[in-house]
Amino acid sequence: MSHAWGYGAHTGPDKWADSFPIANGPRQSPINIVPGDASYDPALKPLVLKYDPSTCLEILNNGHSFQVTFLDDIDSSTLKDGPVLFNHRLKQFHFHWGSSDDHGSEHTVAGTKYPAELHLVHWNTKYANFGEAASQPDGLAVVGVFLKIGEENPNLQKLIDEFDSIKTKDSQCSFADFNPESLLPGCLDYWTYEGSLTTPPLLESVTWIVCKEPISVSSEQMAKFRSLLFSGEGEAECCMVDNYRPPQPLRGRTVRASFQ
Ligand SMILES: CC[C@H](C)CCC(=O)Nc1ccc(S(N)(=O)=O)cc1
Ligand SMILES: [Zn+2]
Repeated sequence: MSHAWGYGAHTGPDKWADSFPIANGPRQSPINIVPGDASYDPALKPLVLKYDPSTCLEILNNGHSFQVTFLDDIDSSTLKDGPVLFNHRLKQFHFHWGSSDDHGSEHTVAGTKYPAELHLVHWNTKYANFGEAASQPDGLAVVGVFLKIGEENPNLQKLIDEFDSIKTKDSQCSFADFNPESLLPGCLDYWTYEGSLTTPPLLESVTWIVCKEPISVSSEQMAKFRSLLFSGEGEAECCMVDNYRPPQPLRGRTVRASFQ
């Protein structure tokens, strides 16, 4: 298969190893998190997330998900502490979701699937840039937040309101003054483990930080996520749904908890 990967029958997660053999590597993501097997680590610090809405640049459909990208040339939107030893800068955030409300997250918790999962992608500023960092074992830190069906989420609505402009693959529009902090749960208790990107190139460079507490999304809002398209303008329409990789083997890794 060329590097044209996707989530369909012929291009999906079960085929990725053909072009990306690291798909069968020792620290792949996502995983099923088993709270009872996680070890509480009192040395884990609270997460320190400081985001500057003015660094928000644009919202785009990259054919795999929709993504909001940030200016990362200075330390204005950062992740510090938590399980990481160095300062990290926010590069982008995006989501993964299902074709119905009963599945769609990448990580699962004791087998429980959530309808969607938010990923806030940060890179370690001990490296020159995102691309460099992405090739290092301690180069990236991704904060995962589960979405759970409930009250309409006015902060998610600000993203959904842009969907008409980014319906098809490779469409984008400018998007300013959005604070990703508004998408974080009230409690920042987390599980953490050493893993990978969950899409090709599946690089094993991610310190995963998965929040225990979900944020809310309404069923109607989830339906709007599913109105986005994997396909490009003028192509046969293919709804953007089920853009998640299923849990991967733990391979002896330890999952630590920041809470008891
Ligand atoms: C060097 C180029 C870079 C690897 C390719 C662009 C990129 O950013 N990929 C990416 C980012 C985050 C995730 S996830 N879903 O958060 O694990 C998956 C893939
Ligand atoms: Zn992701």
